[in-house]
Amino acid sequence: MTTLFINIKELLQVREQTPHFLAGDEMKTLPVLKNAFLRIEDDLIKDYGVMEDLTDSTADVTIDAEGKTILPTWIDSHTHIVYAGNREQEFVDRINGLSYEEIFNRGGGILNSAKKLQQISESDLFEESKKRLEEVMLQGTGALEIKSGYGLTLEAELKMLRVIKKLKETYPVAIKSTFLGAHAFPAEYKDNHEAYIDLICNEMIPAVAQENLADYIDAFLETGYFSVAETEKIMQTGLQYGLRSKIHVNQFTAIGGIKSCVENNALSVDHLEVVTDEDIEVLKNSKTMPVALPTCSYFISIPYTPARKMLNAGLPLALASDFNPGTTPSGNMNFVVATACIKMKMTPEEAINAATINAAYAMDLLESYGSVTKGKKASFIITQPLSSYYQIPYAFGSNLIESVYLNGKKWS
Ligand SMILES: N=CN[C@@H](CCC(=O)O)C(=O)O
Ligand SMILES: [Zn+2]
Repeated sequence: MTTLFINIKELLQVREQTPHFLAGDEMKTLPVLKNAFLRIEDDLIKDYGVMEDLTDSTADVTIDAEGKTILPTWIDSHTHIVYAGNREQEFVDRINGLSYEEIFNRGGGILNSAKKLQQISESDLFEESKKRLEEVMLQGTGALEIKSGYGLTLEAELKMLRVIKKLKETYPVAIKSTFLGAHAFPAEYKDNHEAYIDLICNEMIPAVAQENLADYIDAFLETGYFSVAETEKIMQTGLQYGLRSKIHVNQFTAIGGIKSCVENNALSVDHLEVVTDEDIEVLKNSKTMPVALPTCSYFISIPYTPARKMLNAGLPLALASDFNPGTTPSGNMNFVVATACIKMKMTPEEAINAATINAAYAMDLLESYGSVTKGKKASFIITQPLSSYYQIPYAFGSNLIESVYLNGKKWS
């Protein structure tokens, strides 16, 4: 089945060849075709060009996109959308003056979510999680990574990962799964970290690999959570089982974690609200993608990733939502892109590149997602009529999406 979209006001992120990823000044350019057409066949992009070059207008269906913008769906390379219940009480506690750290030290935070997750059935967890997935699909997300990490026991971690697998089998989005057993130390291991690291490395990772439930491995490398040495052990054990790492690091403190992640060939380092000059140096010329999560900074009022400093130093940057019950109860990538522009001073071009091309790199999906390229998946957003794509971050509170196509089919 062939569908032809004609008279597209702006067709964004059009690339004959996909770059490896975009870094520094390369991120300033967003290739745009004005007054364009786009032809898709089944689930793939077949052709595109400017209207005056459209010689063959045969198609099973033709859709007039006059005044509208078409862009690839967002790629959200860092989420925790599989969780139970919510943490709205902690939200109010923070308004009343408690910090994220104080809430965690009182047994809240990740351990609060773990308690709820351990109690919920797998089918109820699927039902709760699928609502969030359907919501972000309507908001234009066409591929996402989902982490475990609220189980913190072998059984509960496997429950989360099986739910992720079922979501993957049920919906027309690309999903990558990450094992995050090292999200926090359960209370019973508070004074015996070594035993929990052993449990992760000797029992959890082998069991996850045995059922083929994860693509990547993660840890919360942070003061008060997992040390550099503990995270290294987890990254290295993961590699033995074919799991490359994507690590939570430098959210609150810089303790040498980024260097260790780069040395252990991490695919991405995520959060980076605190970034030192040394961190920037080690990321230069590495294959590790830095990932910023600006709506986490927004929600819990912590510094934003210093994007300008990083881009000016020639680094690449990806953007993701971090959708989770504690620090970012939203997976709206339109708002992520807007927040990156408004608060991190990224230009619209840089932010869109960061949420498409570079985000696809951060979850090994560049071959099939992230740009309008022949042979890639026909997953894209059609906007309402816009004066220009600048509206996407500018009108940050408006829903500008008219429809979303996922793998060649109209989803909404
Ligand atoms: N910082 C670590 N993990 C999650 C949030 C965990 C939570 O509070 O539930 C994050 O990326 O922000
Ligand atoms: Zn996270």
